[in-house]
Amino acid sequence: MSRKASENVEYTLRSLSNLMGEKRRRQPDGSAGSSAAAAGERSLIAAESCSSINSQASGGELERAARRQFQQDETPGFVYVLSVFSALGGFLFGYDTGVVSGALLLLKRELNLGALWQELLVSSTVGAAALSALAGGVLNGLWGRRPCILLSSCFFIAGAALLAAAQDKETLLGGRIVVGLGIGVASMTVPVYIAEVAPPHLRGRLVTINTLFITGGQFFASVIDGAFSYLAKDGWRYMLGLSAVPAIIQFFGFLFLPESPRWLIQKGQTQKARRILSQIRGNQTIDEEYDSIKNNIEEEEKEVGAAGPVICRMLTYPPTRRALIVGCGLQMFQQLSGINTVMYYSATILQMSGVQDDSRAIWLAAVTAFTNFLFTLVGVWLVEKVGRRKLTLGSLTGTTVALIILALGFLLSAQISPRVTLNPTDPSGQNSTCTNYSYCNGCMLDPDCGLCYRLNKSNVVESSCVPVKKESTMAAAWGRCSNETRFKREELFWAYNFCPTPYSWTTLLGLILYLVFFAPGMGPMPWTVNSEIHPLWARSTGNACSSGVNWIFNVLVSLTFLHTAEYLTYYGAFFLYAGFAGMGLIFIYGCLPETKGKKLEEIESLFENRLCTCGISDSDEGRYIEYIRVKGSNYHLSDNDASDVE
Ligand SMILES: O[C@H]1[C@H](O)[C@@H](O)[C@H](O)[C@@H](O)[C@H]1O
Repeated sequence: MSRKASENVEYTLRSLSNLMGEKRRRQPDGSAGSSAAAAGERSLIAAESCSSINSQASGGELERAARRQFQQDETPGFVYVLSVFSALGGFLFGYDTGVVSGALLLLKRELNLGALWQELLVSSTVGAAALSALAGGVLNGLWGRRPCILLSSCFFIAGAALLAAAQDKETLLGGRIVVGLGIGVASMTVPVYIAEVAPPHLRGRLVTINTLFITGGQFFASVIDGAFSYLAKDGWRYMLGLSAVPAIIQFFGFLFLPESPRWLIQKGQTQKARRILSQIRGNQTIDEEYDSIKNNIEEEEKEVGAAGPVICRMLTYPPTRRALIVGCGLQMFQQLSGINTVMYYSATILQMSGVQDDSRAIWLAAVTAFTNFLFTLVGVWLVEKVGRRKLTLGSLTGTTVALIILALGFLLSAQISPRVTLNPTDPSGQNSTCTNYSYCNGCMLDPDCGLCYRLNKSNVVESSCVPVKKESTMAAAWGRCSNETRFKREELFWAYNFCPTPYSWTTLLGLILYLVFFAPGMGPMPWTVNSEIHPLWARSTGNACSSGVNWIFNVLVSLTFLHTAEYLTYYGAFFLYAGFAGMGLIFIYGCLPETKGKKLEEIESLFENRLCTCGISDSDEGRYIEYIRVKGSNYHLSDNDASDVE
């Protein structure tokens, strides 16, 4: 146990025995509790659950009284207001990354965009987000959290305006880069800000709400995509420009919202920090929290020294180095588990499973995004109940199994891939590689080709592999499947990117399981854990690095997916992601400590031991110490019990 933690125990046990003595002394008239409260006495009670405190009966009574008292002390609504306003940054992150796919469908027709420009408009945002997340660390340290959130909303507003008014593709590219800069700064600042203003027992839940807003933004974007897809002219302007609305709300909201008190204390603005701390803690005494933050900063400065760039100090000081590895590792494995590929690929997976109507694809993507959102909500509910570690481990285990099922689904469909039975010739006389494939599997892996076929009961007959239309993947470039309305009337089917098989339900099952398991844990926990594992002096830089890693792996995985699928086939690609997820599981099992209910200032001590011994601390769980606030003091809830007292 760290020195600080043991001091806490000593202090709180002393408070307990004082209080019990007080109680015994005053018991005859039964006025102990009320007179203490009337005198405004604020104190901490610690109850060591398996300790040998003799007077267990009165201890239990006291504990119950303290618990009742604690339940009456509500967390001030102001903390929720701060969290929701900052989580608008998460909403914009989700909206702007999600909306582009629908906008591109319209843009590529209107501005005649080729594949390269489409690629550029998608990946420029993610690339800019990676860079600005890294730079955001320096800005957060220098300016504070609030100016960074204001800066990100300015980027979002300017980007949305540029995009909505764009007359050419170059302006569009500029707008997407500006939006990316906003996403990067927001993605690293918002979780830190929420973690710093939240009380310990609600911190996990409030930071996880940010990811709920991310997935909510993605879902909202897909609905907007669906709604405006019918507006062939200028529909994309509304899709891309609408994000200005939440950005403006956030900007004006934050003009009136305060800076993080932790950052202010670090910068020596102690009066202001105290004022804000009392504002966000309502009627609770802030002395202990304030002292603990201040002492912690002073101790850290003594231990680590204040000279040299933060990243060098982090790398040379073992606890922060370990925390950095854990944080970046979590973000890397989040992306390597293929979330964005699965989301991107969901429409095809659903089509494979028998949904033949192409116009529904966009709405199907909305269903996927909604599932992701819904199960992130489960994460918000679970995070303070089961803790970060168990939630992440459970989620990644399920995700790995789901990826294996997805891969098996693709494997089955490749194994029983239908034969190509017809070989029509290109009317223009050109030689197409498509007509050389003898099985659907080869045809589906070639991005230029698709399968045109008829169904006899559930068997594929009269199939041919032909080039896909350049403007839309919904039909063939020539032949029987080149006119959508005609081929549907003639009961022909067109499969692009997939092969019709009776086992496609396996991939559908894999997709559903994937989202159900990924969304509550692996989606939000990397952000939540990163916001709490770094000490104050290293928090901005630590979060900048881990968010940067998230964005870099996001680009890598999405840019390489199609090539990976071409070289390794689809099932190979999903087995590869399952392999990464399996490695992530080992990493998390060994290295991720439980941070639930701990004060931000205590978390550093979890990284004092060698890396990958964190799992061992689990065994301490049976012997927990519980701090319960009696009227207004700062408190520290036990790991096991936070849910009981909310
Ligand atoms: O946590 C989020 C969330 O899971 C999103 O759905 C995903 O698109 C992001 O890449 C991820 O960072």
